[in-house]
Amino acid sequence: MHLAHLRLRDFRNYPRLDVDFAPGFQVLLGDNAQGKTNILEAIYLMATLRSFRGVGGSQMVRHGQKGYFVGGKVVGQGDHEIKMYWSPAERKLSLDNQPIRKLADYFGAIRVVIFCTEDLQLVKGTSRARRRFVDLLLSQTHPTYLPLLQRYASALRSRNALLKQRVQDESALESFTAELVKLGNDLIRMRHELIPKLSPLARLAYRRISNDAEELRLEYQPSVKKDFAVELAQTRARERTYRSTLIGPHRDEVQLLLNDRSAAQFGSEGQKRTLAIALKMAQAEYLTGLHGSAPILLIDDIMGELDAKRRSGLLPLLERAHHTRGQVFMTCTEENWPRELGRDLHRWEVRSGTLKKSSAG
Ligand SMILES: Nc1ncnc2c1ncn2[C@@H]1O[C@H](COP(=O)(O)OP(=O)(O)OP(=O)(O)O)[C@@H](O)[C@H]1O
Repeated sequence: MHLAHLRLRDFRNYPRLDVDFAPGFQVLLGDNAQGKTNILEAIYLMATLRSFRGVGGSQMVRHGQKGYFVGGKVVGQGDHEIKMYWSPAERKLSLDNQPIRKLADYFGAIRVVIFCTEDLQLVKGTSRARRRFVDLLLSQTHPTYLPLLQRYASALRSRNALLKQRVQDESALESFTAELVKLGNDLIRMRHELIPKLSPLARLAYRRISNDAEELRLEYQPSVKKDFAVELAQTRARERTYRSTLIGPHRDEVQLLLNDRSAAQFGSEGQKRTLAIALKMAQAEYLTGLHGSAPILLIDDIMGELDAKRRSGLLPLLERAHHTRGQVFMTCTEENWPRELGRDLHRWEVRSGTLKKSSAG
């Protein structure tokens, strides 16, 4: 799978951009604050409908403009044309010129994995960061997952709103409880299935890039132990005190363990960094195994941060993406781009919101 064309209008510091990309390595070179990461953000946005920087739409609209447009042509098992427009008043998303009504029809048109400094939050951050990681991966692989998650979130919001009322409407509460349990059980089941498949891939990736012999393991710790309906009923007294739903998939945890000890609590800074990259490598491997083609890899600024061992551990993944006619976008400054990747790459010069093929490529 590769992105053959990218079109931006009033996105971040790009007034307009139309650029064709070949498969293979795309190295985006430029000084700080020129717009390298903004390109990765636009590609990630097409794939996930979110910014990996965790910001909303308005921040991505070029200063002083009404809305942004991001579009692209993806060449994979089938060719796809994606168009998205966002303004505070209007959102449009189309795939092959058909407006998207159900997100399940959209996800999978373009699959990406991003490697960025924010990944460290997967290890250091709260359980929410890890749930998001798992949710994204399940959305990328199961068309039904995201709509299910959205319905669960909506049932949860309604239920919490009811719990906050002074006089509680018991029959409404009962119907949202039933809805929550039904949807929640499906989410739990899908998460249960995923983690044992992901864990060995992450262990292997960790081994490849780490200097130590620690064993990485991922363990799914659902907040519901056995029976969601029964356990939810058991929390009713506490729910009255806290006025919110205290158990369910929204409280799940994915423990990251090094030699059976919590990496967040006992891992060194270096181990945490390695672990974050290993999780992303596992995501890429999982997607490749399932779909038979590599996702587009977006690598933001991390190559310069890695020592030689970890860089060389990551290289096979990049090379495989390259050889299977996948695509890698990598942002670098002139000083830190990974020359060991060889001559077979496309160099782009990024300068204040413009992209130019570099002749030295
Ligand atoms: N909404 C916006 N409208 C216009 N310009 C913006 C907007 N948001 C960010 N920018 C500009 O985009 C530039 C930052 O781009 P980007 O984050 O892609 O930098 P970069 O080239 O990756 O740099 P670094 O190497 O420092 O990460 C800055 O000049 C910033 O002012």
